[in-house]
Amino acid sequence: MAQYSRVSGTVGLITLLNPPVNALSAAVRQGIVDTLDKALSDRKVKSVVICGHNGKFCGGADIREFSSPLTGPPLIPLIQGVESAAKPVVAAIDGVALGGGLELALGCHYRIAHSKARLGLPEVHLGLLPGAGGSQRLPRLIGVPAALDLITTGRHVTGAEALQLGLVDKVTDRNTVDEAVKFALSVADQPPNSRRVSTFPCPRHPDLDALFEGAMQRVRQRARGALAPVACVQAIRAAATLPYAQGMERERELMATLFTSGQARAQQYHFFAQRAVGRWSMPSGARWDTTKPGAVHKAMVIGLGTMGRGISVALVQAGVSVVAMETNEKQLMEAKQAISSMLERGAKRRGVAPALDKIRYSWNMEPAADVDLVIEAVFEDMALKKKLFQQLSALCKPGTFLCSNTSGLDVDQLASETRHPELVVGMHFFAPAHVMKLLEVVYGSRSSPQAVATAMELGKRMGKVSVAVGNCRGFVGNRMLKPYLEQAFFLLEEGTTPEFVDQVLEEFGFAMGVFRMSDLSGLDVGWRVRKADGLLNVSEGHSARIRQGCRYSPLGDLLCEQGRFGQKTGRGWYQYDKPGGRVAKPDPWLHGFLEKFRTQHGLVAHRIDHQEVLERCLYALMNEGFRILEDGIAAGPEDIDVIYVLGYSWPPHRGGPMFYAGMVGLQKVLERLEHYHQEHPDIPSLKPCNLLRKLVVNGSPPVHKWREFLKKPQSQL
Ligand SMILES: CC/C=C\C=C\CC(=O)SCCNC(=O)CCNC(=O)[C@H](O)C(C)(C)COP(=O)(O)OP(=O)(O)OC[C@H]1O[C@@H](n2cnc3c(N)ncnc32)[C@H](O)[C@@H]1OP(=O)(O)O
Repeated sequence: MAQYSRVSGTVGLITLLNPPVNALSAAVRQGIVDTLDKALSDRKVKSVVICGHNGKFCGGADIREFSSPLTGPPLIPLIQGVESAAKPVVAAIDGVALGGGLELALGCHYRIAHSKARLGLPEVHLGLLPGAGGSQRLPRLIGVPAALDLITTGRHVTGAEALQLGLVDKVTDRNTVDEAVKFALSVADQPPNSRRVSTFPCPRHPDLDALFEGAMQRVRQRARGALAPVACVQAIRAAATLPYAQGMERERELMATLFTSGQARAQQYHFFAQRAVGRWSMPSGARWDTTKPGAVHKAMVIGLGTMGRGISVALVQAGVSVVAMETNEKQLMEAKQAISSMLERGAKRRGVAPALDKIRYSWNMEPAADVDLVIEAVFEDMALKKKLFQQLSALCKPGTFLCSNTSGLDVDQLASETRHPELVVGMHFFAPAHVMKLLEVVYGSRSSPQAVATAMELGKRMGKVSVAVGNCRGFVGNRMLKPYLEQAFFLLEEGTTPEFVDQVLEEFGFAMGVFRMSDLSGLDVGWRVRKADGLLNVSEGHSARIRQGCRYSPLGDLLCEQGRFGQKTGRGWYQYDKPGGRVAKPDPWLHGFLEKFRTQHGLVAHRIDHQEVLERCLYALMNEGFRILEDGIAAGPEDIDVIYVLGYSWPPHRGGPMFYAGMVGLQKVLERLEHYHQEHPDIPSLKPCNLLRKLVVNGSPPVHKWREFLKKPQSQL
């Protein structure tokens, strides 16, 4: 709804009211129509201010209403009504003006914003475009290049940046509504005819063709296969080349296509999934809303390799005092330099001073006695980590939370080395840790709810989306990665090439195919883990392609034995112009090596098509996801999907692997897995999991109903 009052004698004040972000629900839109009518027909009212309740202008269309038929007044004519009002209308922008909220403000004749308000058209992240005139008004107001940037990236700008762009008329650090009312009084006698953005000509640009070509190339590269960014560019092109009415018609057509596309549904699912994972629960019944996190003012980070450095930066930027520790003095100095410059760069980007005084460095563990939380980020070696946890347990003050950044080792084993296992949790960051949005918070069988709440809350303070998951080998993300990688290796053995597998996966929407990604992260990482797991030993009398009773591909190990560790050595699944080179080129040596391998093992290469690559890689990964749900390691499909989109570059317009399984159809996923398992009975990861069968037997319910079919995980406390 919207509230109405008359203030300062002659200003009609309309307040949007729909907590928490005053989204434009049917009731709010009706409220605007009614109150605007009141203001325009009241002869005492000379100008109008539109603001939002509780310091938030408007978070845009109410996304919750997207899945049901439209009720209430549509937004386009509503904004048209605001713009064509005969009395000046001023938007008072506090907090946020996003999506439809900013489009409403663009329909107003003046915009006054708080300097810290956030403005943007983020529809592209929901698989849409600014479809209430935003794609037509914004370029007219701020020019085509700036509009292309804002609309195709969906980025928010502050009030201060908005002023520079010409998006708002004035910024203030005082009470925005008071300032807007004063402003409305000052323009009360000025007819708003010249202030209607839809009547502005689009600012000229010397080479529109080149501008749009470049923009199209960029969006296609950034989000392969995503429809929305492409449609955004097309809509802005219409604004730049057509009269307003025709541009609006083009915007409407493009929006209609997007709105009914599966991609928009997937991205909206992802939006709500990111928020749903914050409402975590544990098998004990402990929950997010009944558990108080511990206070973390001071933290220690142990091990200052790439991960430890990123974690230290993320903590400092979240306002936590950090002691960063590394035993090797030379490495400590290098880390100090790297961390300082990361903090300086970050501060420059955010327009603040770098908080260099929030971090100090140590080459010994003594400062651990005085911190609230420790994050260990040393080498992925269980013996080393166990020793560290023993030492920490003896050194730290009572109640200090002990966290490990392990990417897959057993959190229970680490906890068992301490006097207070309830204080131990995994905090699995993703590289680079100060940039990547995902944090897996891993609870062991003895982790206390408070330890989980503390790690979840700390993740949030660092700007991360934290997902609570149970303890198992690889947790959620890396556990699912294993069958995916395995299929890719098997496909090479059976006849395909790294280039073809990568091409298929990149066309699907991954930023990088599996082999390019392995080359980037280093082939030796997995090799070391397989070595520690005893997988490199061939049993007497057995084929090298069988290990621990299952089919195994030694291809990765053989490359490592040749010193081919990926980009860092200049050779891996691809060749690079030099060690550390970035541009992957097909390597004839590798193709010869694959042929030799096949001959040695009596394998006859056969033609593997696009469908088989995609299905075997992705369905094996999804199948493991169903197993994870069955085991209670993830509480729901949303947790898995958020982990994959934010941590493993799963394309957001495909929702996440579990959502995608639903899009493909669970019946089809089951049938194809059965087919591939029949062809390869020695690959257990292709055997359809019971939960998948159960869902299919129950009519393949939509993803939001899957939780009803999950066994309640047993309490381990
Ligand atoms: C013809 C077609 C016409 C018009 C089309 C218009 C297109 C649009 O306007 S699409 C919507 C565009 N807006 C957005 O994308 C903004 C989305 N929201 C956000 O980015 C953030 O929520 C935020 C507004 C910046 C606030 O962030 P934060 O303070 O971190 O809180 P959150 O936890 O994210 O959100 C709190 C709570 O609000 C719900 N919510 C937020 N925005 C919307 C929305 N637009 N519609 C419905 N609900 C919204 C969010 O889900 C949270 O709910 P919980 O139940 O508490 O999880």
